[in-house]
Amino acid sequence: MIQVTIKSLNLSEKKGTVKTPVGSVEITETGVKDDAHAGHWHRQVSLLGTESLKKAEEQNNRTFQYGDFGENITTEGLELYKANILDRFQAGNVILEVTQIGKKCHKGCEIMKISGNCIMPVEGIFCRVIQPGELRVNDVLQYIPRQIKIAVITLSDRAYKGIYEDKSGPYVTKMLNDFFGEANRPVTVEQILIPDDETMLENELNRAVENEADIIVTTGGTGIGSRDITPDVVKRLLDKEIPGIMELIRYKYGSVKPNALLSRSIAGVKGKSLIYVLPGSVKAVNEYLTEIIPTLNHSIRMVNDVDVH
Ligand SMILES: Nc1ncnc2c1ncn2[C@@H]1O[C@H](COP(=O)(O)OP(=O)(O)OP(=O)(O)O)[C@@H](O)[C@H]1O
Ligand SMILES: Nc1nc2c(c(=O)[nH]1)N[C@H]1C(S)=C(S)[C@@H](COP(=O)(O)O)O[C@H]1N2
Repeated sequence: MIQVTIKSLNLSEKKGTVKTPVGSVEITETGVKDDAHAGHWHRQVSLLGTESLKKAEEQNNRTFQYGDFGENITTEGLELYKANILDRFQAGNVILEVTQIGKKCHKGCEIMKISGNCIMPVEGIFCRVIQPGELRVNDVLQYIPRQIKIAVITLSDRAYKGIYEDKSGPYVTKMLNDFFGEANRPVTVEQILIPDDETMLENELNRAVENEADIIVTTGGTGIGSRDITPDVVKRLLDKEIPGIMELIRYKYGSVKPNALLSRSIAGVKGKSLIYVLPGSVKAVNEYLTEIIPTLNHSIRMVNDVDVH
């Protein structure tokens, strides 16, 4: 477990100014008590590492004090900007969740005038408060990377009976592992093979949603055969549909191969789980995920109410 030491806690009455170090702070539901940046928004608490401070000192050829870049918490032990959205930091009761890495800087800021080259827009990170409490200088924050939970459900009567090997489920797993692996995001994948059976699918979907899966991908059973029931079962469960993704895919691939238009694939959201219903063949899985993957990070943020554009 990576541990991050709090070197300084800083607050200011106004925005756009340096923050003044204090020995301890109360973290409330809206941020640092008495700090100008507290409020009902997503950048309630800002963190900057001494690792970044040192970089700024080298770049500007001068020294800086804790709080000079307007950060609420100055830390040591982790290059914070390498964290991912939804990662958490915990010390005692206090839990902070990362909502933004870096920031667009506005011109004419006092900090920029004082510092010259401000490191906050690039290496500062911003959090919302998940659980309030007190923080003191020298407290240790545990860094808790957010696991992305994935459930992959293959529906295939024939693969289930062992007539052929399920290649599509493992292919979904591979593509998602590759994608999140490149971004250094830890993932857990549960892969299940069931026949084209409504009750079994319903049970597996409910289990995955209860288990707070971030992403549920099904493969198989999207066609118009009598045993193809996947979209019908998923549709009943969804809180919200996301029609655009599958419409684009049908249009894009169906205009070249008309049979691709026969898939009734759907996508949507149940709770905080994103659900994607894909056709059965490996080729289709590849085509569908190629289009879906570029939307995943933003979708995960949106369902977790980190709607930052
Ligand atoms: N899980 C799987 N692993 C490997 N190949 C599969 C799998 N499911 C289907 N296929 C292959 O994909 C092709 C299409 O199969 P089929 O029409 O039975 O799929 P399906 O389950 O009905 O999916 P859909 O109707 O959603 O496209 C077939 O060649 C089949 O062998
Ligand atoms: N909690 C919190 N602290 C913060 C910020 C923020 O958005 N939230 N912005 C930082 C940046 S990049 C600067 S320049 C200053 C002032 O930012 P602002 O004028 O956008 O509030 O506060 C810093 N501290």
